[in-house]
Amino acid sequence: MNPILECIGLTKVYSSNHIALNNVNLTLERGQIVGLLGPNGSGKTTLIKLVNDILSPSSGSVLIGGQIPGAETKGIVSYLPDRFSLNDSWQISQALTYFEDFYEDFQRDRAIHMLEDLNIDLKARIKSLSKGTKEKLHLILTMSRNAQLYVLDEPIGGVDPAARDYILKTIIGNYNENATVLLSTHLIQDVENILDRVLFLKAGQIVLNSAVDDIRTQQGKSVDSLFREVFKC
Ligand SMILES: Nc1ncnc2c1ncn2[C@@H]1O[C@H](COP(=O)(O)OP(=O)(O)OP(=O)(O)O)[C@@H](O)[C@H]1O
Repeated sequence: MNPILECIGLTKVYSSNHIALNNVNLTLERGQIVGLLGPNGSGKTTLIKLVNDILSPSSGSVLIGGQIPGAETKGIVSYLPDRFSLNDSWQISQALTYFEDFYEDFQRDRAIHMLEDLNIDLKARIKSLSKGTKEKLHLILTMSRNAQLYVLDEPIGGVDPAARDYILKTIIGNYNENATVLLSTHLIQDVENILDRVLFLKAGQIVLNSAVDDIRTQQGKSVDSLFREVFKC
């Protein structure tokens, strides 16, 4: 099967002349959970926005299942942005209907099951939810699609440690074995047990692309310890 994601010489220069991504070459195969890790300003969100057609490359290209990001790829990529984008005045059930109307692969039953597990009331208005509960809702909506690629920008940043475990289990339990999850986070210790592979981004370049097992067996380190070494201030 063709790779789910390819970046070829991918470069993004913002209008301020800041080079946020510098000649990134990357191939991600299907069927894995990949951590996109790097310090503040290293280019994680820029890469994610390029994959989701929110930004255009300055040079180079991104291919998703062989296609340039656009209307077609939105049907196979489920994206959790770093900012909440649902209409605040909706009830949660309306958000479900919106997703159902918009995405053919949305599984309403799956979303309802997860919302019940977290005691989130379908009739609640989105504006009445705490920030963390809004994040849980958004992640549930994102993971309730049968996508080929899930792209999650900081999925657990705002939720309490107890809910993080549930959310990570939700991520593992809701993608099929041929799908890929690409997630960015600073909470490396919390996520490293679910990751198959990690990418370290430093100043817009990939400085490490490794299977997590290889880091443990060949370097005898956790991903968190290696990250602290590589990015020591
Ligand atoms: N719209 C923009 N215009 C100019 N520069 C930008 C813009 N967006 C991001 N940048 C710069 O590009 C670099 C990469 O930003 P990006 O948001 O991709 O980093 P990040 O790794 O996601 O950071 P964080 O971990 O803090 O979220 C930063 O130096 C940032 O200041």
